[in-house]
Amino acid sequence: MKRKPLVALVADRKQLGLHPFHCVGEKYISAVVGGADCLAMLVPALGEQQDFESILDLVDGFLFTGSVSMVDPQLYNGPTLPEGQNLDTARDKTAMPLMKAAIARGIPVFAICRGFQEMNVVFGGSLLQKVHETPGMMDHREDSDATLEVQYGPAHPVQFSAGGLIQRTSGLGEYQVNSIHNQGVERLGAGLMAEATAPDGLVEAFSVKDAQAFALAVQWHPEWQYASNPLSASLFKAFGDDCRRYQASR
Ligand SMILES: N[C@@H](CCC(=O)NCCCC(=O)O)C(=O)O
Repeated sequence: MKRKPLVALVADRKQLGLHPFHCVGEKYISAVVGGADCLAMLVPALGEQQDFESILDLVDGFLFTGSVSMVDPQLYNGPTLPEGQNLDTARDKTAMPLMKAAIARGIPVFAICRGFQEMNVVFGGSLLQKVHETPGMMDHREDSDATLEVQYGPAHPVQFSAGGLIQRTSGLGEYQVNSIHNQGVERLGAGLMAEATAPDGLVEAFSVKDAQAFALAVQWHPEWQYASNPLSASLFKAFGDDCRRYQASR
C-alpha cells in the first residue's frame, strides 16, 4: 500500500524549566492526521543546522502553525516588539526559509495564525503589532480568562472573496471564525490575494497568486475541532488532497 503523504510541521523553540524544547501543538498534528489524512513529521526549529533541501525532498506538504510568539519585526522593518510580546527567532529562521522554498517548488502549504503572519512577511508584507490599539480596528484577542471552548469559539464573521480559494473550496460566502491574535496584516505582501476580511477590514486570509499548489494562509484557527466545523473540514481536506496530488506527481 502506498504510504500517505508526509506533512512537515515546524516546531516552536520553548524554554521548559532549565532546558529548551522544540514543540508543536497537538491540535495541529491531529488536524493533519485526521483532517488532511496525512502523516505528520515534526521539524525542529534548528534553522540552517539542518539541510533544508533534504527536508523539502522528503515531504509532500507543510503546515505552519500558530504560536504565542511573534515574528521578528526586523524581518519587516517594523518597530521593536511591545512590552509583553516575545520572539522565537529559531522558529523564524526555520519556518520562513522552508515556507519560501516550498512554495517555489510547488509543495502544498497551509499556514495558520503565526504561520499566516510569517507568510505575509515572506512575501514582503508587514504586520500591525497591536491590532487592538490601531484606530478603527476591532480587538482580535481572545479572553485569556475564558475556557478554551470560548477562546477558540466563534468570535467574528469573515467575508470570503468571490471566486477565491476558500469560497470555491467551501462554497461559503462568509463564516464565523475564532480569533486569537494580537498582530495582523498591515501591508499585504506582493503576489498575495486577499481571501477573507473581517468587519474592520483586516485581512484574515490570503492565497498565493499563481501558486503551483495549495498555498493558503488563515489568521484564525481551523485546526480547532476541525471535524465539527464545515469550513475547517473542507480546508484540511483540500490541503490533504493537494498533498496527495503532489506526492503522486513526484
Ligand atoms: N502570536 C501571534 C500569532 C497568534 C497565534 O498564533 N495564536 C495562537 C497561539 C496558541 C495556538 O497555537 O493555538 C499574535 O499574537 O498575533
